[in-house]
Amino acid sequence: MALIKLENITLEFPVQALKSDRRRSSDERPIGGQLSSGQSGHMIVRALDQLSLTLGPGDRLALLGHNGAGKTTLLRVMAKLYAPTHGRVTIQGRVAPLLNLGFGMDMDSTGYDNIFIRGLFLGMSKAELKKKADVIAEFSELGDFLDLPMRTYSSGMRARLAFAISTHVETDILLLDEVVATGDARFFKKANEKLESFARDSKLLVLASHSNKVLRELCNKALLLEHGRAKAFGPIEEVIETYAASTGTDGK
Ligand SMILES: Nc1ncnc2c1ncn2[C@@H]1O[C@H](COP(=O)(O)OP(=O)(O)OP(=O)(O)O)[C@@H](O)[C@H]1O
Repeated sequence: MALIKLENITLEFPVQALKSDRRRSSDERPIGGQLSSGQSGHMIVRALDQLSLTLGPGDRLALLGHNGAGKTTLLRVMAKLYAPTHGRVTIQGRVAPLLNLGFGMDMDSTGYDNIFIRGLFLGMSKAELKKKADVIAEFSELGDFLDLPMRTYSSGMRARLAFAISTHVETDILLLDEVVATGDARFFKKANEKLESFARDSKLLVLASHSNKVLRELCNKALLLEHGRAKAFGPIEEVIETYAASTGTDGK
């Protein structure tokens, strides 16, 4: 079973503003959530605004939108890392979030040990991990580097390991934030193939990316966010077209 149901969710971040009388306008180019003044010098950033959405098995949702539109925040709500300020979130099924490559990793432990550390963090059992550790190690192609501490890895090497672990978890829902684009060209291809097979198994995938190419390859539906609001929702091509029209780009 894989289900994500969001009912009218709003998420606000209260932020202590650093004092400034200057006001800058960003009206022409959309950026960020909605800013307003709160109490005692706080500013409120409304990152998500009254979003409702139901996704089920076989849905592969692309999240599109300008910088700060709310894509990562929405993924974090789906991963239950953030609770919405208002509204209701219902998630059924096992969730593997691949949002922050550092989550559940210990930089002083070896790559191999981190397969266990992150695997347990993602809800895998010790028995499951013992069976899969070598397959995950092999998929990451990190070879002898797996015996070195993770802090010595490049960001692409970390991404490979994090990706390998997250996509070998038996999961119903995979949440991805841009990371697929992190490896080198060959790993990127392999990572995409892995994601495609995951998606073919009728699991639920939600992916935020600025690459229309990646989104087209992996997703069948899309949600376009603007300042935290749903601007368009529907088949991927239609939503990419709507977004391209609003940004004056060709959507390629
Ligand atoms: N921890 C936080 N504290 C305060 N504001 C935050 C926090 N995280 C995000 N925001 C704000 O919420 C809004 C949405 O940010 P989010 O990271 O979800 O955007 P995004 O669509 O993923 O952007 P990008 O494409 O640039 O990665 C932004 O205005 C951002 O400033």
